[in-house]
Amino acid sequence: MPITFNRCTFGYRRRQPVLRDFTFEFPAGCSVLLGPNGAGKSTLLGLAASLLYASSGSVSYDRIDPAYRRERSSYRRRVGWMPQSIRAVPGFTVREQVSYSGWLKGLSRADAWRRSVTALEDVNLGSVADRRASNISGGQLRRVGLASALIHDAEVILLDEPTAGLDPRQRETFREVISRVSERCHVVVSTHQTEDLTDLYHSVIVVDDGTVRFSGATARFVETAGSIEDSYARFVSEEA
Ligand SMILES: Nc1ncnc2c1ncn2[C@@H]1O[C@H](COP(=O)(O)OP(=O)(O)OP(=O)(O)O)[C@@H](O)[C@H]1O
Repeated sequence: MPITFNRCTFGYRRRQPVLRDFTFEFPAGCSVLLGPNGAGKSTLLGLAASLLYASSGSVSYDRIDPAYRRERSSYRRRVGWMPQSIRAVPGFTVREQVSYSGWLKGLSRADAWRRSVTALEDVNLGSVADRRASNISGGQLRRVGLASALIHDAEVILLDEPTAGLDPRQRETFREVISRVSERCHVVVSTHQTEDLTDLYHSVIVVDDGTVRFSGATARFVETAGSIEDSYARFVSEEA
């Protein structure tokens, strides 16, 4: 794929840098990004999604650097992002919300409307396309967020804690959708849930304190200490 961080330094206003001279490449395929609270997962995804910009160094995908305004829309078309919290747009149906998000990202109204059908089918929401977005479940609303990230046929999808707060059944549905989506694009998912990593993710990335503590194949990660939890504990200073 991959999205590359080249000697990036980034800090929030008047705060210590979260990343300092950070160099890393997201693995190809379906990866999970683990780390305790405040480790820098959302910041990494925000930089990778071109919502945040490094004060020095660069982030790029296929040599496109979104810090240059003229490259930004092309970058955002190819790299989709789903935020932690998805809100229903008042008065919109599910299809209108997904289509609106495509329009906001530069698709024509007609194209966004047309593509919203496939994007909703991709996330198993075809049957609720005409329902009000405010009348669907929290798990379904997350999938509306994923459909909105997919509407561009992005090559990379970045998902920030997509299953946080969902019940086990909704989590399983979301995992099935991610598994399907990952057959056609690279996926990076940040999560606190360390269970069942092996079925879905080819690679594990562990960050703590703005540093990558581990990046490699899921099987190699698990072998570190024999189980996901123990391996995780080897790489971070505290439990997530
Ligand atoms: N908008 C912000 N303004 C100031 N500091 C921030 C902001 N967002 C995050 N931080 C700080 O940056 C650091 C990294 O936070 P980040 O949200 O990237 O971590 P995280 O691993 O995603 O944590 P969590 O799992 O709790 O979401 C933390 O110290 C956090 O307090």
